Amino acid sequence: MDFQETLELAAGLPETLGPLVADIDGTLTDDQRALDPRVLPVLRAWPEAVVIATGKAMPYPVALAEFAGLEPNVIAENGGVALAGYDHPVRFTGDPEAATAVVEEYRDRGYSLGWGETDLVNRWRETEIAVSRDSPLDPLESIAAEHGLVVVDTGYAYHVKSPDQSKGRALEAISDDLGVSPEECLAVGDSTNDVSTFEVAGRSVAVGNADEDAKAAADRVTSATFGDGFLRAVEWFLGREPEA
Ligand SMILES: O=C(O)COP(=O)(O)O
Ligand SMILES: [Mg+2]
Repeated sequence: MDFQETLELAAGLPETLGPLVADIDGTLTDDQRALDPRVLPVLRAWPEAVVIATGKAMPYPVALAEFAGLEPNVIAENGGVALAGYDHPVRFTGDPEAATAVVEEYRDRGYSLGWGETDLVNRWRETEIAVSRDSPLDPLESIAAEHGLVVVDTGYAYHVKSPDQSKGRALEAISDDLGVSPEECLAVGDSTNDVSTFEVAGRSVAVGNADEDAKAAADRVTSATFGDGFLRAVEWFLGREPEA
């Protein structure tokens, strides 16, 4: 889909499509993790609430929302942190002390989080910790289990988090603040951390690059990948059959 077609798609969105819940990495990005600029006109023109739901720390989706011209409706840290707009509190779930203890023990055993000298991945995290996929997974999982936590592999990082922390639960938690019900929502994602969103949203699409968990949980899988897949998902929400 070229940029002109994206503008046409944005201009043709009906008023009553439903709120949108969009993942960032792998869904609004290209294969280099850069934001696909073609998604911006569609996000900005979306007629109802747009929720950016990510495993990243809160400043990332807040900045994305604001630079896209949207209110900051965000789910960050795989549901550990959630906010609906400017007039509601930030809601937290998770066990940050346990996540910190896991990291300390992981480091004591000689492993590193793998993000280099200046770790911007965890700098603003409040409920979970993310570890590079270049670092060893097995010891991370066993230490996490000792502390009652789980490790989720999004394809972009290992996230050490509480088992009851998920994007889907966070969506339920802020739905009153948003003034929407999760069943009205249209969700797009690419990874196992989007499965909980797909379970509570009314309709869900996994983009073509999605992992097997996300594909299995979604109502629909696009053959297009990354930002292209997101745009095709929007077409499907509009009732079009864009692809075979
Ligand atoms: O932070 C990650 O590992 C993945 O982020 P995402 O949920 O926006 O895809
Ligand atoms: Mg993703």
